[in-house]
Amino acid sequence: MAAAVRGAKRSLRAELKQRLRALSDEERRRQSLFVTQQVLAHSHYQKASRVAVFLSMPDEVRTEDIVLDVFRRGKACFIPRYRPGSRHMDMVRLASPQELAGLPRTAWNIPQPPEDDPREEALAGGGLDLIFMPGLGFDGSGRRLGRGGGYYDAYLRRCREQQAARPYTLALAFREQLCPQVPVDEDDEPVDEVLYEGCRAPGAGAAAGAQPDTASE
Ligand SMILES: Nc1nc2c(c(=O)[nH]1)N(C=O)[C@@H](CNc1ccc(C(=O)N[C@@H](CCC(=O)O)C(=O)O)cc1)CN2
Ligand SMILES: Nc1ncnc2c1ncn2[C@@H]1O[C@H](COP(=O)(O)OP(=O)(O)OP(=O)(O)O)[C@@H](O)[C@H]1O
Ligand SMILES: [Mg+2]
Repeated sequence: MAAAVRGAKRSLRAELKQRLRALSDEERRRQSLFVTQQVLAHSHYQKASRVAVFLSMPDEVRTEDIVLDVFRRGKACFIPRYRPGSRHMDMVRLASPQELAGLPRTAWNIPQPPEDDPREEALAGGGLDLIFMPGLGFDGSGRRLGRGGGYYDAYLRRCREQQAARPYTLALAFREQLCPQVPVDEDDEPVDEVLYEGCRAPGAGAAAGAQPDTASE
C-alpha cells in the first residue's frame, strides 16, 4: 500500500490506542452492555444462524454475553483462529461457551484452539451469515482500522470468493473509536454497520447503517 496511507494508519492507531487506554473499566463495561443490548435486538443478529464472534481483548467491546446468547438461541458459533506471522485466519466452531476456559492463549492472550485441533471451518460448512468485527477505529462510511494484521481483510475476501451471499459485517465499538475519516487502501474491506452508544436506529435496516452522527468526535 502507499506509504502515505501506511503512515496515516500508524498514527491513527497510536492515537486510538491512547484514547482507549484512557477509558476506565467501568466505562468499558457500561458501553459494552449498551452495545450488547443493541446486538441482541438487531434484526441481522436475530435471523443469523451461523455467526463469527471475536473473543475480546481488554480494549475491545466485551463479547462474552454475545457468545452466551448465541448458544442460548441455538446458533452456530465460530471464533477466529489466526496464524501469527501470516495473514491467515480461519473461523472455527466453538462447541460450547464452557469450552473457552480450557483453550490455550495466543501471544495476545486471546483464547484459541491449537492449529492441529481439527474443527469445522465456517466456509467449509455452510458459510457465515454474520461476522462481528473488531477494530481500533471506524468512520461513518464503514471504513475500518484494525490492528494491522490484515486477518479480517483477507478473511472477508475469502468469504466473498467462496460464499454465494456475503455475510453481514457488524462492528462493535466504544464511541471513542468513531473517527471523522479512517484511511484505507485497496485491500481494506468496509463493514456494513458500526454499533456504538449513540449510533442511530440499529437493526432498522442496512440503509440506516454506518451513518455518522454527533458522537464522531
Ligand atoms: N479479539 C480479537 N481477536 C482477534 C483479532 C482482533 O482484532 N481482536 N484479530 C484481528 O485481526 C486477529 C488477531 N490479530 C491481532 C493482531 C495484532 C494484535 C496486537 O495486539 N498487536 C499489537 C501491536 C503489534 C505490533 O505492532 O507489534 C497491539 O495492538 O498492541 C492482536 C491481534 C484474530 N483475533
Ligand atoms: N486480502 C489480502 N491479501 C493480501 N494482503 C492483504 C489482504 N488484506 C490486507 N492485506 C495486507 O495486510 C497488511 C495489513 O493490513 P491492514 O493494515 O489494513 O490491517 P488491519 O485491517 O488493521 O488488520 P485486521 O484486518 O487483522 O484487523 C497490509 O500490508 C495489507 O496490504
Ligand atoms: Mg485493513
